[in-house]
Amino acid sequence: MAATPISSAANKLTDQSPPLPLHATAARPSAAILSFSNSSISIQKLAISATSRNLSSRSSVVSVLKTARESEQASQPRNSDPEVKSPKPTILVSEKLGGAGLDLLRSYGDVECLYNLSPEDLCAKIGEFDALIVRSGTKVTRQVFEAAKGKLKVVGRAGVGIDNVDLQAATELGCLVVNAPTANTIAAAEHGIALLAGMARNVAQSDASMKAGQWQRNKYVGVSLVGKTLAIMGFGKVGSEVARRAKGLGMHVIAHDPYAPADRARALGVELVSFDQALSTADFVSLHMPLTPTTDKLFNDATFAKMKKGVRIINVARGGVIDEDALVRALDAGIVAQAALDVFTKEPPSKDSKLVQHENVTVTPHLGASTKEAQEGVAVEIAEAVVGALRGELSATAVNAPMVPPEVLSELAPYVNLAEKLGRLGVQLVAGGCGIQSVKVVYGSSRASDNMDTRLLRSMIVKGIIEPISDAHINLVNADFIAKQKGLRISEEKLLVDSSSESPIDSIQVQISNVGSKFESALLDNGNISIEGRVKDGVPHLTRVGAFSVDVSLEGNLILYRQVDQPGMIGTVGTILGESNVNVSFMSVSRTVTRVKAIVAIGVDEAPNKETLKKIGEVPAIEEFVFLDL
Ligand SMILES: NC(=O)C1=CN([C@@H]2O[C@H](COP(=O)(O)OP(=O)(O)OC[C@H]3O[C@@H](n4cnc5c(N)ncnc54)[C@H](O)[C@@H]3O)[C@@H](O)[C@H]2O)C=CC1
Ligand SMILES: O=C(O)C(=O)COP(=O)(O)O
Repeated sequence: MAATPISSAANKLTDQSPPLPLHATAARPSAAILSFSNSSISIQKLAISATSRNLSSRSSVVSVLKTARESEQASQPRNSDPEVKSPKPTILVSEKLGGAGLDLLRSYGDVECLYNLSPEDLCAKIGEFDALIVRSGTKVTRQVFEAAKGKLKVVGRAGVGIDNVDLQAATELGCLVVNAPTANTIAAAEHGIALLAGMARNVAQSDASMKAGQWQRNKYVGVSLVGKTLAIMGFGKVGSEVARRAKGLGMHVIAHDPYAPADRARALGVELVSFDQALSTADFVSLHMPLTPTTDKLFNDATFAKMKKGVRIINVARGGVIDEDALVRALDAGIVAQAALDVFTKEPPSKDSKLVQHENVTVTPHLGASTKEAQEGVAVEIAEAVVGALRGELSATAVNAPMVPPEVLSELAPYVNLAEKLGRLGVQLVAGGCGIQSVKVVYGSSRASDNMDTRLLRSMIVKGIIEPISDAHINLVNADFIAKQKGLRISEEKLLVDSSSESPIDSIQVQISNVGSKFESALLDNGNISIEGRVKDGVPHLTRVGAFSVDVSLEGNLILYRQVDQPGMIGTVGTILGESNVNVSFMSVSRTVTRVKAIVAIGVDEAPNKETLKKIGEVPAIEEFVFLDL
């Protein structure tokens, strides 16, 4: 059933039920507010309670991710006593973390350390926590994110590899994932070198043999490293540090990494080569790429067959990049002479794993990052990232959200608020029953550079458009995903404007295409609903509705109407509002033709009741009006 908008004078309010923010008729509470395209989730039947709840929770979105304290407050009764502090964020640490990191976490939130939780126990507990901190031993699956029921705001991976976290699920459900990408680099590189040297000289095997009472000097003759070719597969942080150390051992180092900058390789005296070239020339192959769908079992029967007979392999990256059965075959066939492995497809591997038991294989139980120094560093690095995220700051180590440098963020902060308000306002101008499919955003800017990062602002516009009419919680993490899922296309354009302003953005215009409006004056000639805003003294302002200039701050509630331009109108409307004790906070009158037409915007502190809105709609000179909750 379509909503009957209050957009024309002929369409007067008749209903006595309480006012609804989005469509003041309220005669049919289950009526459509807005629907998206066929393929998208229909939101026509959304409960009004969700709608009004979302509209009334006016979060000031200076922080782009809803903070833990904010959401605790939202879910609890308001407390007017300023002495009563909001509860601390709750943080679950599911694997051992360095003390300094724990101290930092405890200074900000309530920390619970629960190690060795089963997947079921983790799902049962997770709904109590705002943040979860894991290492590689905890699988943060879709089930975990779903069990969190929106409470979990951030997952901190105390380390580099995030293959144990379902990033897609995290993104869909708006949960930020951060990692600690730098603090264990050296530890991992040193472990790689330890395995390389230990393997070449049979340290582990001869140690075991001696402890078993033997003295086998002939059996454990090793190979030298100097002059040998080492292929680094994945020339990132760890790979580069392994390369640097291997050069010091006199090895000839080559590397394969499709994304590595050539100058970094050159600076270390490392030659970047193709995958096949690396495999066919290396005496030693050391793996340092992440586990991704592309690298999954990248080292398999076919790739081992391309290697030099007698090659030696080191893996401190991820077990999954090797097809372990194929490696056993290659070891048995003598293609691979030896392997030194810190990581396994399944951790811990089964006790009777042929690979682990193979006499030419040296193993360690995922110890790459396990030095005292690295663990303290990682703990602090992840604690800082998680606390920052819980505070609502953008993280420098976000894995599933754009990293916005602090200086860019501080410049954009006032526009973040404006962008969300324009989205909220725009959606309320859409006529009931219309589906939004396409939104165009035009950023007016005096800066010539065209590399403005608009994702932050775009996300907030999406948040403003979608949140009031759905149960989705939208933040920087999931905005693009949810917009796509709902069939909402957002196009962006930058317009170079002549402005002396120092700020990165002069104005933001939001145009909603191919929909009717409940306030026809908001339509441009091309049929698009159009609203434009600017930031003035740090406060978001609405500066244009359709083709009409207005100037009202975007705070609280707004009544927009088109009237015949005649004397006494301000008094008439003011009296109606005054009679129901509604306080006017500001007013802006924009005349198009004197004594013919004017657009009026009135800001009110309280939401007028339905009766009051009805009276305004019945003023004969008012041709159309709309009440908007910002
Ligand atoms: N065993 C352990 O305890 C530790 C393991 N690691 C693992 O080591 C790996 C690397 O870590 P970082 O160097 O810190 O990461 P990084 O992101 O700095 O480097 C990874 C490099 O792999 C490259 N790469 C991606 N796909 C590739 C492909 N198909 N072929 C070749 N190169 C490819 C990337 O371009 C990047 O340069 C990660 O998987 C990480 O989880 C890291 C620390 C400790
Ligand atoms: O940082 C990484 O990627 C690691 O593999 C280290 O894992 P861990 O934290 O020791 O379980």
